[in-house]
Amino acid sequence: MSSLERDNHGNARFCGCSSIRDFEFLGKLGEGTFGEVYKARSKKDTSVVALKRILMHNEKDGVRVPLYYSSTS
Ligand SMILES: Nc1ncnc2c1ncn2[C@@H]1O[C@H](COP(=O)(O)OP(=O)(O)OP(=O)(O)O)[C@@H](O)[C@H]1O
Repeated sequence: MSSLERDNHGNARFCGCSSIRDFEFLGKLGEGTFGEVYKARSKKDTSVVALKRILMHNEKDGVRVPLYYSSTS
């Protein structure tokens, strides 16, 4: 389970989440209403996952773009 914590500078950080740098992109799987889905391999354990790049059109929503989440592929 991920959680939101603060670093020493007070910046919000999700714990339990992987960095996008931990994945090797293998190609685009498809596109949906809210974004694009890519096949990727974890550099940590070589598992293959689907990463969705959610396209946020309004940064005032408080989330930086792009935002990824993963599921096993
Ligand atoms: N786990 C997955 N494994 C393989 N392909 C996937 C996976 N998840 C999504 N895809 C591909 O990416 C496409 C887009 O998926 P996404 O979940 O973004 O949208 P959707 O469910 O098709 O539609 P909507 O965004 O309207 O809900 C899918 O149609 C599928 O081709």
